[in-house]
Amino acid sequence: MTVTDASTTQGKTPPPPPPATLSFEGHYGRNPLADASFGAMCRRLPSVLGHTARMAWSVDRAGVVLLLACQLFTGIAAALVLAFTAQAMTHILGTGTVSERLHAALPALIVVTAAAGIGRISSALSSYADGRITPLLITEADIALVEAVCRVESSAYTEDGFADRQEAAEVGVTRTRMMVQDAQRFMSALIRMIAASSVITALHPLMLPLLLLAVLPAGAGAVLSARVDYETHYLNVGDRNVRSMMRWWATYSRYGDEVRANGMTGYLIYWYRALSDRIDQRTLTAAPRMLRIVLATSALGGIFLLGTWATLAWLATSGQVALPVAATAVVAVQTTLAALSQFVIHGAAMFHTSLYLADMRAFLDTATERAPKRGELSIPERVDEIRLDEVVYQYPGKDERAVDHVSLTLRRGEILAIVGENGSGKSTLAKLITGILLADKGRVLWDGTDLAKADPDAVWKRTSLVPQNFACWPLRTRENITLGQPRTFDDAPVWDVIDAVGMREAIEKLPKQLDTLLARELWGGAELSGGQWQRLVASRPLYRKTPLVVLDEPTSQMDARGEHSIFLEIKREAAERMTIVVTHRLENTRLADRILVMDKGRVIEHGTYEDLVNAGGLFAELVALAKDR
Ligand SMILES: Nc1ncnc2c1ncn2[C@@H]1O[C@H](COP(=O)(O)OP(=O)(O)OP(=O)(O)O)[C@@H](O)[C@H]1O
Repeated sequence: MTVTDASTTQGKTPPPPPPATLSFEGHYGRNPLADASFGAMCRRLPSVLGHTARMAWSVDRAGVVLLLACQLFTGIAAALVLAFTAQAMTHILGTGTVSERLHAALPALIVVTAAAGIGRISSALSSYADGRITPLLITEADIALVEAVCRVESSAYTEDGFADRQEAAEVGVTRTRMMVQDAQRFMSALIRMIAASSVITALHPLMLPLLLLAVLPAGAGAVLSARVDYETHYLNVGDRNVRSMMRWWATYSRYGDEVRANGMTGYLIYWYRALSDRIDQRTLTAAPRMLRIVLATSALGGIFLLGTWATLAWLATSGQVALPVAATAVVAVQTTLAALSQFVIHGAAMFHTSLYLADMRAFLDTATERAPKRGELSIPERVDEIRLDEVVYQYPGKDERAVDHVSLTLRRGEILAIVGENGSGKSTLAKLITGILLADKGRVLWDGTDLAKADPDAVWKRTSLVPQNFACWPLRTRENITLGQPRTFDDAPVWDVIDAVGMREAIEKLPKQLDTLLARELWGGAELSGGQWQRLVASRPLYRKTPLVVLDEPTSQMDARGEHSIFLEIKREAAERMTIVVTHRLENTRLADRILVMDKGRVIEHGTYEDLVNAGGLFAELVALAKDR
């Protein structure tokens, strides 16, 4: 991916930097339209339709049956209306007195009225069926997307283009809303078209091909416009993704103070507008192309339609078609024309929607490919040893290894501290030990079980991680501690861990204590301070009681009392498990049995606090720097 920032251009008073332009290259940067032929795109239609039908069938069988039955009735009713109108017209325009002709036409007119009534009822019922199926279908597609993203290997997030494909898939989810309606209209137009075609062909075999010619340009125009629209959408995917992220960051209340007190508001709005303008610009560029397509295809359609009427006039005047039949043909031409137009327009609409749905499917397939495929081995409740054997890890797209040939053994009851300067690989090593990332080379063995062959859920049942950037879930206090554990009705263990992190007083003051929603922005919600949040997060591993606990900077926002009580608690709980503490506060490493010092992904020193201070290496230097403030 190339990022071009126009602000680097030198000027006297540099303007505020506009958003960087992202241009995509490589596998994910290719526009699928660039090499998809028109035929290939049309062939996609049945598969997308089939997939939507299967999805609809799985969410609401009764609704689908109702919809299909209604389509059938609507079609049959339309055919009856047309056929019996033609019959009635033949009688009305035939010979005899007016009353005789009307009398003869009456049975046909009754059928027309009844069929029209049935048609209306069926169409109302099919709207009802659509209203039932569509929300369920959207929910299903949405959940499939959320689940797929939650289940991918964590390394997938760092792949170029993953986020943009996700954004394109999100659009696919919203477009699902139109799919049932498009499909329903397309099907009913198809049935009406078949009915109308048979009537018009019976009048004269030349009429149908002529009418087809008259509507085909409109269909081609709709498909071409869909193509242009999708091309524009595709060009905008990257910018739209960045814009929606920025929108969230700029408007999320948690970052509101930072935005205001740093005077960022004006710039953020300018930035948002600049990005929106860029998106609009691309959309507007497409408008004249659309206009040209519509004008050209409408003109062509008009010419063919004129040809149809001219042919009909010629057939009537040359006596090849009797006058009453010609009059019937006028009605039939109108009806067939409407049915054919609906058929091609809704076919094109389905094609249009299918382009977006295909993005969704492609992303779901990508996510399935990125889902962990590790193995079925499970991890017992008690783990005595974790061994790392020459472990190497490099993030995709990075030139240097984040973790480079690290070997270590951690035993039950031990506390291991990992220290090192920023970017030295501490958090990455913690992610490898917990199996969030899998080693590119080397192995991570839990009591001899290679994490690459173990079921990831089984591993994560045995781990607790307090990450550097933890989530403050907009959930109740209780769930913010117990999330990830099976539900119980007993709050006593929850209060125990709250006591352990010194949060009882703060939680008792909340309006609904454990039931208080911890989200200031939600009605009835409350907010904790940064340090209080961190204490609450530190209580999660105490509640989970797993064989491995990893704490990445667990006390960075805490006051001295909080920090003291957390480390006391870590020590108290340590005998039953393996504990890893990643920290920059070197004094805190005194509690560890061993300390690893990392530099550029490698372990350069290890030992106890006293050993390392006396060794005169990087650790001793960092301790001296911490004291020299
Ligand atoms: N998701 C990621 N994608 C790409 N590179 C990453 C990612 N996370 C970390 N890195 C890179 O890997 C290297 C090690 O990062 P890591 O987060 O493990 O360091 P750390 O020692 O925990 O740093 P800190 O003390 O700042 O938390 C860094 O060069 C960092 O830029």
